[in-house]
Amino acid sequence: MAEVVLNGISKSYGDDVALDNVTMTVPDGSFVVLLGPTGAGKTTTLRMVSGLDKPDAGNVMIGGRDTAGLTPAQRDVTMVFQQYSLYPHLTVRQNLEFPLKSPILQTPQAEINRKVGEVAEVLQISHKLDNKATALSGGEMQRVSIGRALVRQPSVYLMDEPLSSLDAKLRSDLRVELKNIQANSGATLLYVTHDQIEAMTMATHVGVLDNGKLVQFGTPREIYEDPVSVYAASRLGQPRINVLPAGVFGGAPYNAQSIGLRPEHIIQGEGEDSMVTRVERLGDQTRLHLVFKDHDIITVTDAHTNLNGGDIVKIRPNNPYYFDATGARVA
Ligand SMILES: Nc1ncnc2c1ncn2[C@@H]1O[C@H](COP(=O)(O)OP(=O)(O)OP(=O)(O)O)[C@@H](O)[C@H]1O
Repeated sequence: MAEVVLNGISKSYGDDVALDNVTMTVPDGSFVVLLGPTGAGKTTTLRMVSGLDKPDAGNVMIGGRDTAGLTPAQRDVTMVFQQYSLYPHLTVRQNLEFPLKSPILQTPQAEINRKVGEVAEVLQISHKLDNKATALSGGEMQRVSIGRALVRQPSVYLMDEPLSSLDAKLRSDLRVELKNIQANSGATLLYVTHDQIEAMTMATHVGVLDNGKLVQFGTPREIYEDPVSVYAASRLGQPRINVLPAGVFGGAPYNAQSIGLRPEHIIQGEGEDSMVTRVERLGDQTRLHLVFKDHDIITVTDAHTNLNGGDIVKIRPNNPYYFDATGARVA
């Protein structure tokens, strides 16, 4: 396994700046999740590491080796795409065996059988091993393509929203499995997702990309508890952080333009009146929708709450965040 270092990577497609001077270290054995909305540069980052595409400036080091000019195979990286890529005329077993059958690896058949069996079990596709790849559902095909990556032990796994096509139950099973595989094998993973639960549960580190710039890199807790900007703060947390004009509760720093309130920053039962517009019971969380001085706020409350729409609840902020006019955190 290996550390990956991106040094000042920039990449444009025509006038479109996909990456702007990104410097980031993916530590050996870490699970790094890249977060950001569509177009932030997440996939482009993976393509730079994989060697599928070349940076305009900067370099990528894998395991201390400059990768300039190296093919994806020479870099010893394995990539899993959002959309499955299988050999349709082969069975599931043959698809899974394929990466191990390379003449360079010379893997003994018994070892191939063991590895394929193990991966099929983890991905819950053992019963489909002899099916043609075309006779699978979309979610099954995606599991096989993840499996094709997992049978190998490359220096680095690169995964681009590999779970996004799966149903909720399978997604949560595979979150746990991928995390276990990474933790037990010491693999280095660079992983792209829109799904903040994946980021919070699997990542050892999160990189937040904004318009091709890496704006924060840290543990999921650091990004959640100590965001550098309103943009970074908005990437994690459900319900999303509430952003209101800074002075709405009084006591804001002079340079603050907005106040950011996560549910834990809102004390209920003290302070000023707000009105309940809706109580939303999600099972694992009960959300309270409030209107405070014409501003909507969503927070969480006790599962056994007796509150209803139209009720009045007092609220006050407790250690909120403040951001300046550019969105940068000032307190
Ligand atoms: N092959 C390409 N040709 C032209 N423009 C591209 C190409 N690849 C990426 N871009 C542009 O570069 C920017 C970053 O794209 P990228 O795919 O890295 O974003 P992303 O964060 O992965 O988004 P998504 O979540 O939608 O996959 C976008 O503006 C995109 O339109």
